[in-house]
Amino acid sequence: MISTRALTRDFVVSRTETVHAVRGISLDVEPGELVAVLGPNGAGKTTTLRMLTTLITPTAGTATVAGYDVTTQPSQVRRRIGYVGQGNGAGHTQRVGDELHGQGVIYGLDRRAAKQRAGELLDALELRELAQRKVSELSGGQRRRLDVAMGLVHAPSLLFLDEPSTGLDPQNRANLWDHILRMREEHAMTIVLTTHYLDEADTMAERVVVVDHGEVIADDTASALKARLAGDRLALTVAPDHLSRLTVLAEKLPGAREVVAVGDELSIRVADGPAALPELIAAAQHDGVPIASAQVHRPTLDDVFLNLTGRNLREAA
Ligand SMILES: Nc1ncnc2c1ncn2[C@@H]1O[C@H](COP(=O)(O)OP(=O)(O)OP(=O)(O)O)[C@@H](O)[C@H]1O
Repeated sequence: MISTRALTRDFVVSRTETVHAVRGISLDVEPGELVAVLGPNGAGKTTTLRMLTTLITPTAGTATVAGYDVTTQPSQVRRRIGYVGQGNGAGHTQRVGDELHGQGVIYGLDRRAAKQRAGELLDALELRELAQRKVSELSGGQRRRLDVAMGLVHAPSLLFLDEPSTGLDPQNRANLWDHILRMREEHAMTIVLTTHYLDEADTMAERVVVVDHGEVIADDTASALKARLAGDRLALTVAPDHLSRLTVLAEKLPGAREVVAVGDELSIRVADGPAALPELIAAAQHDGVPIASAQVHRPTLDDVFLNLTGRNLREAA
């Protein structure tokens, strides 16, 4: 559905300054995938999306989207994709229903078809009761649902969402996600989105692409990234006189790293916590080391990001 090779975009800001916003990104997205692109502010996420949606041209490299080249066949690309950008700024005096209808006409639907499509989307995104409201009067969550509806008017097979839930409260975020996932299911859509919410990427996306300084620094499922880059942490407590024996046993666990004792707690980094913990407990029992408590801490994408970049995503943002 998407294939980029060494996609690059520079911005010449002045005679002496060029910003290398995107530095040679190669990425493939299969039909039906839901891919989250993560990264701190300024990482190059929006610039990448803007190239894929033909809003700006690449400085170098290639990209095909929905089977067409973004540079030489931009109108073919545009017909097949939906793009929901970051907030749409100034208030609108148009009414919600008219706005959707107008968008359908812009996309070449005749008036009747545009009316029907607007009606379907008003229902699908629970905007029906707001159809007569002015766009400028909508709340943040309602406005975002309208943005998504606008991106879906021409029933695209590929939808790009740039930070769809930024600024929404948790309830509105969850509600917007319900709508996006349902639309995806009903229309077998491929979705590429950017987000700052790591938990959102973790639970919603099948694949996470981490971008930093204009480059892809990781690309995998969230669980694989967590297992590979962060791993689980085991935390066991024992009586102080057994701590050194438990440390020796922990160090023998396959793949054990960062075996650290703090007070009466021993912390061990392992790839697969739920598998390693029973193994360690069995070894401890065999050696007569009584375990007082044991826990597996699963890593978050925050840990992954920290591991990859040495920075916390929120700090970096
Ligand atoms: N039109 C432009 N002119 C000059 N520099 C730009 C332009 N657009 C983006 N940049 C720069 O390119 C870099 C990447 O910006 P981009 O908006 O792609 O980042 P981002 O990862 O989407 O960040 P955010 O999370 O804040 O949206 C930044 O340094 C930004 O200042």
